[in-house]
Amino acid sequence: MTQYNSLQSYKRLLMFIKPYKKRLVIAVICMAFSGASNVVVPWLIKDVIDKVLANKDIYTLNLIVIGILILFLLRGFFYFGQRYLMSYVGQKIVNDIREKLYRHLQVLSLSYFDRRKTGNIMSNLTNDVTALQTAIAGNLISFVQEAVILIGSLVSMLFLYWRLTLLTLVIVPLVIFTINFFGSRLRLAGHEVQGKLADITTLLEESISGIRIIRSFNREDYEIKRFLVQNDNNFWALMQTTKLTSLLTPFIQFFAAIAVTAIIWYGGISVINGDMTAGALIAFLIYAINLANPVRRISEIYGEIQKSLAAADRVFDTLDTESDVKEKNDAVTLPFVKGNITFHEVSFSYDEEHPALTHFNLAIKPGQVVALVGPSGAGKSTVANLLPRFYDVNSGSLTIDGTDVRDVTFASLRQQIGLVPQETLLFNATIRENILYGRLDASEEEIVAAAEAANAHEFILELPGGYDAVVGDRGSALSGGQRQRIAIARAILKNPRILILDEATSALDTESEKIVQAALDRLMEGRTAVVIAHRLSTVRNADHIVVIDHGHIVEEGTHKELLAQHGLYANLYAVQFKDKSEGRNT
Ligand SMILES: Nc1ncnc2c1ncn2[C@@H]1O[C@H](COP(=O)(O)OP(=O)(O)OP(=O)(O)O)[C@@H](O)[C@H]1O
Repeated sequence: MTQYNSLQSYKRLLMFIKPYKKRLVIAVICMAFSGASNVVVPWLIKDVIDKVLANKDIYTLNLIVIGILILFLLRGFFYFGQRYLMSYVGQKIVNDIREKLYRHLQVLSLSYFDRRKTGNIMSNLTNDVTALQTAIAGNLISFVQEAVILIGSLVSMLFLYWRLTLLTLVIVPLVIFTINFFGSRLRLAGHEVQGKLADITTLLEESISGIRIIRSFNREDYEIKRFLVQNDNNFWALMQTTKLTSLLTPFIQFFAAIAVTAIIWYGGISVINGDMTAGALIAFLIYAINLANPVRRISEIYGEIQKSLAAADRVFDTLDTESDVKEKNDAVTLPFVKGNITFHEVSFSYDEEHPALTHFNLAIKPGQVVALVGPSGAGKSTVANLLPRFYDVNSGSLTIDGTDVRDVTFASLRQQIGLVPQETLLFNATIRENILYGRLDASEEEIVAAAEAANAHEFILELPGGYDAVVGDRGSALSGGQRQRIAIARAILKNPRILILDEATSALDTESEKIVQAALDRLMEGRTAVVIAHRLSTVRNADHIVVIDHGHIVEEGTHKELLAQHGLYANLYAVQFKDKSEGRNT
């Protein structure tokens, strides 16, 4: 079992408090006052019994009664201040942590996302951060407040009768041992709960985004069963923490009862022997009962905090994950490039076991359209992934205009590379906002010009709302071809020197493909382009065709040259041509 260090995690959480120190200090002052008012009341009661009642002193009685009223009025004021300020600090810290986490996710390399399920990452930002909120915002307030009452009561008891206080304190080691015993178990149980919650979020994310597949395979019942298992797992993980917290409280209460019994017994004897006044014993008992409450609450809060620290561990794990692809400290800005791309002896694998590219050499001249073809899994997309540094080469080098891509800033590199993938992600926003994603400061004229060049202007005008039409979740309100044309308009607006078209037309039917291809041809004019395509008919006109198999270049040349070689390309072409003539356009 993993061991977690509570103190370290809490210290790390407390580091986030720094910017809010002032507010926290005021909040703690308010707490001290509000807690102190609790401690003063038994003293007043002692005086009522021992002085006022014994001496029949109405004047002091009136003073004490007015004093109690004023005390409670002040207490209300401080209570408000403390709750408001502590909540403010707590929520702010949680907000800051969430922001830090989100910023960190934006810089983590793609390999991080490859290794994790989307739902799991989402759960980190939602469920885990929410659990943290409970730890900091809710429990920290109560913890400090109860601690003030606890210490105040103890000090008063020492003043009242120190011997009796020491007797009461005998239970302290018992309480500490029990809290520790349950605490470590609660922390592990908390990890289990957060893990199961992440499983549910992952399953939800998968089943919502895959709803079409589920319906088409009639797998609703299967999915429900899968969900029920996860839901049940979560339930039992939660019950485990409930069992622990529910056991902890009776233990602590029993220890408190032992203390109160000891006070009544020893205190009773002391009053009978004349070592203590009756008022002092009553005040002492009120303190002891007062004390039991914070002890119980603190043990409860401790349990809660342990559970929340489990969530903190998960958040910190993510924050501590370093990106595999990092910008150098002395990275330079890649100047406006011509588009000379050179892969020199590049080897790369996603998982260190199965090489995706080995000793890959390729030189692309500015303005050239180079097509990458080959069987599925050959390594074509990998070539495209290395260019914008989604991943870094394991060995060899990749240069643009002679500069290694690892020596330049991400922004200046990616600014000059445009990517049109097979399935474009559109955001649930207007067409205009989606096109603007290519260059945020583009003018209306530039947006329209880009849409026109992408063969998208006409269909956009036909949509209700035109450029203000909302495209739906992931662009669901548009057809595949329309989505690709928006993606092309985006790329045109970005105006990159280098283009990567990764199967940009393979999800489209022939009719739609023609329109998109025309837009792509326009987009490629004057730029260096790397085109990945399964349909060889779409790459016939490329300046240079590179055939990749098992991470190596096996053939290269023009369409004609490759056909004449009667190799893999000629084979692939023959198979596709045969399929087409049989009416099975692949
Ligand atoms: N994110 C990833 N994590 C692990 N392995 C991967 C990842 N992406 C690709 N691979 C593996 O790397 C190899 C090359 O994949 P790549 O996607 O480059 O092939 P491809 O030629 O583009 O295939 P396709 O035409 O089917 O898209 C394959 O064996 C694939 O399984």
